[in-house]
Amino acid sequence: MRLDYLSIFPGYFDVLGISLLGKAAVNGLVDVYAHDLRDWTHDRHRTVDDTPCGGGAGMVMKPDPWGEAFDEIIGTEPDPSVHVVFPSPSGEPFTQSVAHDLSSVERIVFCCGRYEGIDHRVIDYARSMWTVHEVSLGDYVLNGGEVAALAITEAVVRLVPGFMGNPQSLAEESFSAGQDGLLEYPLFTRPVSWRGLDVPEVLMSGHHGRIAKWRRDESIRLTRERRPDLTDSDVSARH
Ligand SMILES: NC(=O)c1ccno1
Repeated sequence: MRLDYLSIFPGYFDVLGISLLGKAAVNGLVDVYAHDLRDWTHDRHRTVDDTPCGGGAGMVMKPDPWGEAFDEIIGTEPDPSVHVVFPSPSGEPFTQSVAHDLSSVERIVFCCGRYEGIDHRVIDYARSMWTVHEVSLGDYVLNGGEVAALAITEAVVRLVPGFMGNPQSLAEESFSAGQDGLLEYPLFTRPVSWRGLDVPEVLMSGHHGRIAKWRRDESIRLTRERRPDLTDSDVSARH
């Protein structure tokens, strides 16, 4: 998998050389390239923004640098196998399902907006050429797309076959298919008693059936309490 990041702050992506992502890069699972959008400007000030047409506060990212960067980094021919991600508070929700879909693609280009955002024609052009995902991490606004791109990267790359040491751990996580899309149950390890707080007895019973039921019950309870939007009558009825 090749990952490209287009940003006026490419240094954000230096962190990808650390921890698991660094290992993936070393193993050849993932190739990471960060690009400074200002390298595709031609004026002394390396300008990437301008005032919004129609008025309004703030500045908008000009389309020209993006177009020239696309030409050089991706190419000038349409290719739907290239996935272009625009992190944006006005995007569709980024979910574990989207992460799974992206974990099987060969190439992802992250376009990190700043200021008030990117001239919309950049997104329209990208849609005419590649497979575009305008995605939001949640209902809040960041100063730019870089932090969201890092979060999306981690969620996607950890699902790439060969990345996680124990792929079974993926099956039991929140939102995974093995959990019916429910939240993960509470986790415990030794010591059995800690500051007057004990591990639930059932988890020390060695009775696998009872343990599995407790975990399922906890997942349903937590999901009902915290994310009623994720529970449906089927799940509740199945339990
Ligand atoms: N909510 C988001 O994903 C986001 C991306 C950029 N700013 O906010």
